[in-house]
Amino acid sequence: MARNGVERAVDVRDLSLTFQTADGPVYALSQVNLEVKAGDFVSFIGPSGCGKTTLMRVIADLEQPTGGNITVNGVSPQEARLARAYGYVFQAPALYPWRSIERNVALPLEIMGLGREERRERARKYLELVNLTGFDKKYPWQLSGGMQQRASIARALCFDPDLLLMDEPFGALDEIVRDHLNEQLLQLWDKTGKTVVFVTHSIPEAVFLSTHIVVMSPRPGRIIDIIESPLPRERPLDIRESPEFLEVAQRVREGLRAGHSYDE
Ligand SMILES: Nc1ncnc2c1ncn2[C@@H]1O[C@H](COP(=O)(O)OP(=O)(O)OP(=O)(O)O)[C@@H](O)[C@H]1O
Repeated sequence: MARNGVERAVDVRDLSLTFQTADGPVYALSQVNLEVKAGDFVSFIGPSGCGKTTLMRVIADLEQPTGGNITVNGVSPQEARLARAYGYVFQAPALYPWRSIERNVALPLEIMGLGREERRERARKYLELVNLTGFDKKYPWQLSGGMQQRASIARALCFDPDLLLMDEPFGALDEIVRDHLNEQLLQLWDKTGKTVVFVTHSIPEAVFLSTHIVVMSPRPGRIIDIIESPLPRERPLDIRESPEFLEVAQRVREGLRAGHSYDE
């Protein structure tokens, strides 16, 4: 259960979003219904352009729906944003090159007006959580891509939000680094009890990480299937060879096929 006692971290009802463009309307989301419970790890998977990022941006109050309702932590996305209910991790780490890792991680705290000592203490705490102890004085360019992305996760967590929104955070990394980060992310999720909403193109990544996998159709993005994972919370990488894992991956593939994601 979330700190504020709200059990539903995200509640989406009949949500639609149409972008008005010079070339006419773009129907990005249509009749989306979704419940994310506090503590869940939910992944959105679907073909390119199906609205995964748009749905995430609606949760984050960065896009306004044109129909339906949504609450985040029991309140409107705007109220949730103002209450700093979520941290957002983008595909690129987006760290400032002239700031040390510690000062990048502490940037949201600086904006919040926290004092220098507290900022330093919190930045160190979250750097430890993402296994970057000792790198606080380094600059982004001195870190590998995977380490930079871990620093950006620390930045998203440093003000202790209930919800972590992650938009293809590991999409640009090679598979070996990605495997490692996936394992570390699961450990972090387990340790912190955060609710995670995660966007990915990768079926194995979605199945490995998630308690619930939301399969989306090509535009206008609709939900084809929501799969509750039978896998235990603790997941070593070799769970990917287990029959249960392969069964879930197969169901994701079937959902994508039913939604015509593979048609060209
Ligand atoms: N501001 C905007 N104005 C007009 N169309 C937009 C806007 N933002 C997104 N779109 C369109 O809405 C659709 C959904 O985009 P979105 O980025 O949510 O897809 P996605 O599933 O995240 O794609 P990808 O996996 O490639 O990142 C796309 O067709 C996109 O071109």
